[in-house]
Amino acid sequence: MSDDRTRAVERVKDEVCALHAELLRWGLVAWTSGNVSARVVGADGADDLMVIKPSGLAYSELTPQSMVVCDLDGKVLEGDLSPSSDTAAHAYVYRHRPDVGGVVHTHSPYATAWATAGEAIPCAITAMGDEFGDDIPVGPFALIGDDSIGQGIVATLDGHRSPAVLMRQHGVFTIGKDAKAAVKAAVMCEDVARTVHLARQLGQVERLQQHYVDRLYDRYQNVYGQDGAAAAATPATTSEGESA
Ligand SMILES: O=C(CO)[C@@H](O)[C@@H](O)COP(=O)(O)O
Repeated sequence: MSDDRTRAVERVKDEVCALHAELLRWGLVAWTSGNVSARVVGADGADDLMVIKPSGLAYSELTPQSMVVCDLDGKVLEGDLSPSSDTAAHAYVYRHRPDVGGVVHTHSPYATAWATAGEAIPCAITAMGDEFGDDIPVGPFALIGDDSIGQGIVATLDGHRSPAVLMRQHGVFTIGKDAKAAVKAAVMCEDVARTVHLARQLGQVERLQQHYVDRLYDRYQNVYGQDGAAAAATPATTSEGESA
């Protein structure tokens, strides 16, 4: 492995290990459940790799050195520990979704309750329009350990704006351009799952009209926050450099 590749893998190990602490911090996992992985993009024609959590280790025991490096068929290339039991699922997503840089799995309680009921979370609040741009869909029940879960994730999210899928009677899988984005999606998925559940205890919950959802999603994805605000504040200029 080239020195650059080695440095990239070590950096991603640090990132993936640190992101597991976020699953605990936001109450998304219990005991050893849940896992985070990230893609390491191959350079100069090298194949992409993935870094994933070792299976069954307590979160308090996770270190960057304990992270496992696999190829995108799930074969272990580096690491002394067995990779997550969801390695096949994560690898399948990376093979079939080249745009995805990070995958997260949780058993967060409210979202997993919706998954257990087999019901999509309706896009009923602005925060769902912002982050998901639609309902959060339900994927099929699938056993662990082969491509079944990965197939369910990819098929359910195909053509869908949501970065989260509720795998029926199992839990949450999220994707992102990188592992941090996938963790954010998992945090927001649990947040909105709880809010919409509570709203339904108070009365009728209506889905937002799609044109509002589209506008919320566009604002949040393209304008919200510092980068977006800076871009919005920068007057557009014509090709001649004049203010548009
Ligand atoms: O739900 C499952 C498998 O999908 C759990 O076993 C999973 O959350 C944790 O497994 P790992 O410790 O990552 O092997």
